[in-house]
This record gives sequence, C-alpha cells and structure tokens, in this order.
Amino acid sequence: LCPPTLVDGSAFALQAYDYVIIGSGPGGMTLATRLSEVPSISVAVLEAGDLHVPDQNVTTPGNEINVLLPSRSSIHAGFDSRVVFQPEYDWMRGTIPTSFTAGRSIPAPRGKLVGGSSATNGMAWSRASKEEYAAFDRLNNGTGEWTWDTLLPYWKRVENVEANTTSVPIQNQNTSEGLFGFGGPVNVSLNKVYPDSIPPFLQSIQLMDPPMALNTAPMSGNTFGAWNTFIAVDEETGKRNYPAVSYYCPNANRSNLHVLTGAQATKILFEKNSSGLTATAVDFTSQNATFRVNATKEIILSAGVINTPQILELSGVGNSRLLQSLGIDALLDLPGVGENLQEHFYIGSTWEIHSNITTLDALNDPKILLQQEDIFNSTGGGLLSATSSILGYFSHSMLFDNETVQKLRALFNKSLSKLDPSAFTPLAKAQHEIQREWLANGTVPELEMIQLNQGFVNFERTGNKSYISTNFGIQHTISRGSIHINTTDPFASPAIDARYLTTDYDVQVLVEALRWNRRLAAISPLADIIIEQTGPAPNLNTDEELIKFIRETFTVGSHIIGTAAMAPPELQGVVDTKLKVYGTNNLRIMDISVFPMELATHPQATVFAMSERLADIIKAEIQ
Ligand SMILES: Cc1cc2nc3c(=O)[nH]c(=O)nc-3n(C[C@H](O)[C@H](O)[C@H](O)COP(=O)(O)OP(=O)(O)OC[C@H]3O[C@@H](n4cnc5c(N)ncnc54)[C@H](O)[C@@H]3O)c2cc1C
Repeated sequence: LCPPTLVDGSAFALQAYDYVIIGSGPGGMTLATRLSEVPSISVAVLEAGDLHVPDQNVTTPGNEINVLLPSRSSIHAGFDSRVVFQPEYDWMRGTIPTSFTAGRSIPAPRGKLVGGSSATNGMAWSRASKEEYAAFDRLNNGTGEWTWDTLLPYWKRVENVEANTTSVPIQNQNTSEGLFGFGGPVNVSLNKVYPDSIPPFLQSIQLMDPPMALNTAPMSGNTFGAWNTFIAVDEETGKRNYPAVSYYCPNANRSNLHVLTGAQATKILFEKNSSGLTATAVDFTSQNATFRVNATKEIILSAGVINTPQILELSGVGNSRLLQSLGIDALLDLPGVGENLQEHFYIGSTWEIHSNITTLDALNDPKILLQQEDIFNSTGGGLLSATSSILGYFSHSMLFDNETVQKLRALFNKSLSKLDPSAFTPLAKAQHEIQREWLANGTVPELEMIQLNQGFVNFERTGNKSYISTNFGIQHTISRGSIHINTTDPFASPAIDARYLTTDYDVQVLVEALRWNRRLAAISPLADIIIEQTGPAPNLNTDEELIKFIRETFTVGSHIIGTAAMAPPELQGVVDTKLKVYGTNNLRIMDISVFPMELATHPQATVFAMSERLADIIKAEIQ
C-alpha cells in the first residue's frame, strides 16, 4: 500500500517550496526523501510520469526480460518487455539512424514513472572498480570528493542486503558487513532460480585459454572475473525494489514532501544578479494546463541523461550558439551541456541447446507463462523471478591472445589519430588519455559479458526450443555522442546523435568478442548441450561479415552518461563537485548525466549513492 501522489497542478503551484526537484528516479527521489527528513524544509518533486504502485508489470522481474532487444519489431524475437519501450512507462526516445547502425534508430529507453528508469531496468546491482571512480576524481582535480571510498558509506546506507548465498551457482559470495549495508531502503538479493544451462556455461568459461576466473567479491572495488550479480529485488516477495517503493511510499505521509505526478517540467526560470543566476521557479504542464512553481532555496534537475540537457537548453543554459540559432535567450554559455554522451554497446551470440534443459524461453509458451505467473504470485519464485545474473568484466588480456591485445591497443591509437580533434570536448580528450593508460596497463575492465538463459539473436519463438546466449559489451568506447534540442517545443524529443560504432576500435572489440564466443562454444561441457549457433550464423567469419552483423544487431546497455558532466570549467564541465551548475547560485543536477566518465558497471547503485551523498552535502550547507 502506498499513499497517492498529488495530481492537481494548480493547488501544487500555489505554494512555494524550499527545494524543487525535477524527476523522481534514483537521483531525484533519493534526494527528495533525504532532504525531507529535515522537518523545517519543504521539498517538492515534479514527475512527468505516474505512480505505478502496485503494478505487476513493474515489480515482476521477468516482465522486463527483453531490455536488451533493439526493437520489438526487429530481427530479434523474444518475450516482449511489458515496461521497456512501452509508452505507459517509457519516454520512447531513440537515436538518429546512421549507416553505422545499419539505418536503425537505436532505442534509448528511459522510465517515465515514479522511480524513473530504476522502475524499468534490469535490476542488476553493482559497483565499478576503484580505479574508475579514481578517474572521476582525477578529472576533477583530485579533490578526493567522489571516489570509491567516499561512496562506500552511501552504498551501505542505501542497501538492505538479504541474499541467500548458499544455493547459487557461484558459492561463497562475499556479503560482509565491511562492504554491504543491511538496514537501507533498497532490498538487494540474489536470484532464487537458476536454469540448468548455467553450470555447463560456468565450467566451460573456466576451461578457456586464458581461463575466465570467478569473482566472489565483485563489490569490493575489484570487478574482474565472472560473478552472480546482486539484484535490486526483495528476497521474500521476489519483487523489484525501486525508488517508488523504497524511498517514496514509506515517507509519502511527510507533510513537507510533495510529489506531483503527471507534471512535465518545461523550463527553469532565473533571476540575474551580480553573483550569477539564481533559479527561482519551474514552469510545468499538468493535465494540459501550464503552471509555475516557485523555489525559495534550490532547484535540482534530476530528469535523467536525456531530458536534463533538454531542460537546461530550453531554459537558456548551454552552448550559446546553438541556443541563439533556435531563438532562445542564452543566459549561460556552457558548451558542455548535452555533450560527452557515452554508452555501452553489446553484441549477442545465441545457440540452440537441447530442449530437455528448461530456459526462460519456456515463457514464450502462453500456457507456461500463465503457470509461472501463478507460481510467482504465490511464492515470489519461478522463472519470472529470474534475471540474467551471470556476468563478468574483463581486460583484453583476460580474453584474448597477446597478438589480439596488441592489435586492439594499436587500433585504439590509430582510431583516435584519424578523428578530427575538434569533434571532441576537452573533457573527452582528457578521458581518452585515461583510457589509453587503462588499455596499456590492463587494470580496468574493457568488456562486460552477460550470460542469458534464453534466445536473443535470430532464434525462432516456438516456445518448445531452448537457447543460451551471451552478450558482450564494450565498456570504454572512443566515440562520444550528444543530445541537443532542435526545436523550442518541450514535448518534442531532443536529437540523440549517439555516434555509436563510429570508430574502428569500438567495432573491432566486438568482433573479437564474437570470436571468443565461437571458441567457448567448442568447449565441453557447454559444447555437449549445444545443437547449433543461431546467431551470428555459422557462415559469418570474416571481419567484414561480422562487422555487418554487429551493425545490424548490436544493442545498448541503457547506461548513457555524461551529458551534464561534473568536470572543471576548463574541461567544459557543466557542474562542480557539489553538483552545482557553473554560473548559477542554486541550480544543481543530481542524475546520471553528471557522471564524468563511463563506468564498467551497471550504474544505478552509483546514482543512488551519489544522491545520498549530495543530500548530506546540502544538509551540511543548511546548518
Ligand atoms: C531498460 C534499462 C535497463 C537498465 N538496466 C540496468 C540494470 O540492470 N542495472 C543498473 O544498475 N542500471 C540499469 N539501467 C540504468 C539505470 O536505470 C539508470 O542509470 C538510472 O535509473 C538513472 O537514474 P537517474 O535518476 O539519472 O534517471 P532516471 O532513472 O531516468 O529518472 C529520471 C526521472 O525524471 C523524470 N523526468 C524526465 N523529464 C522530466 C520532466 N521534464 N519533468 C518531470 N519529470 C521528468 C522521468 O520520468 C524519470 O522518472 C537501465 C536503464 C534502462 C532504461
């Protein structure tokens, strides 16, 4: 049970609030809840979507199963997601099609409901390596404010770990008190159900040359190896845990926390004075009418990596040349707004396996789906409780022979040197130097492997066949994209010029990953359960053939970051280390767009922890 949100925009706009937060994802809702712990301050949240509590489409893990599919009508078949890329729950954004993506618009799903994209995501709960957070710090002049060590107490504050670590495919997983939290709002657990295709897969990866190691402490800052991922799921009920149920519902009755849903912010208003711009109000639409809500202390933009740069630009904050070309009064020239877009691109391999092994493909059979819905609703278990839990992170030398490692290193440098330097921001150039070091030292993961117990690429949807797949994603790409408005209409999607697969290096890493998969499939005991590879087709072998396959079928992690990056002004950063927008007195950004660099991880846990830490920063400033 959850108290309802406010829905009447006119009543909401009559009041002024100390803090007005735009967006209720892990960035916005975590902050709103923590700030409203101080009874003397009032906090208002504007959320464009609705409150979906209760809603089985959201809370049943299996309903999200196909997050990785590029398009529901593409060559990929599968068990359609009930939330991702569904207009009731999603902003339905997509990239500009290019020849690099074989003419496809690549979906950029984003949750549009209380809880944001954490309500529609794959639930994986992980942290990146210490060295990657150190890059956050390095890019911000080494102030020591945003590191793995400064985030650890906040991860622990968010988490309520309740994982059963005994009947799992990788034993002895570390859940020690030094690393985890046990009293926080977000329930973190491990899968309860593991298809029988997992043990042969795990055995064969350890027989590869070089062998894949298993990692039983992947949350310790060393993420190398394969592991069984934690998930943001309630162990007892098997249901997704996300900011609506973890942060909003238990605190919804606070008299100083006001959450208005169905309310889309369209513009932030500023007053100009000698110390810079002061954000004073937000324009928003609710039930087809337009309103303005005043903020007396601060406005915090938490609209996510796509809509945050859009709202900044609509409000006159961004690259002044772009704003002027659209007739927008440029209040602040911040050329980094909307730039530095980074994402993880993945390529899938699928094999049909013997049908006596039950995989998640069984859910394609409507009768089995109904049975599993009953099982899930009565026990919180069954196939619908299972996520793709076996994953891992690797440097090139952990997967490939020395010749390939050297080839990829050389290609990184060659690809960079071929590019027009003016196409990159100073921040991107600084990131590339860090990436060059990481490649040379092999100390940071370059690829993620996700194992899926279902068909994923070119498989038939018969319901009586079983498949196993892997999905390999490049973690630190050379390419950088952008998100900018091309109209002053706040209801139009901004243009997402993602530039995926525009450099030879980014593509070749995925080619090598496909070849690694071919080698894996020949190793018993995995080889013994495989009938045939269904994607990529066995006759695709040359680089050229595999690159065509990659462009036609690659998917993304939905881990876009960086479009309002935390970085110094000389690198064209947008926010400082207190997440305040340069040139403003009181506009902050708290969402994933502030990540200064892509992390080799599933990012939601870091967004929650950063928001928890920002709440402490703001509370300290109030006193
Ligand atoms: C399909 C998918 C799968 C993913 N899988 C995983 C995973 O398994 N593990 C993981 O760690 N991460 C995953 N992620 C990423 C993770 O969910 C996001 O990184 C995280 O939710 C980002 O949080 P945020 O607060 O920055 O933004 P969001 O969660 O996107 O929240 C932004 C909120 O702002 C609202 N909003 C936007 N514009 C406006 C406006 N103009 N007015 C009012 N409200 C507005 C939105 O409706 C939304 O509620 C996935 C993401 C997606 C989309």
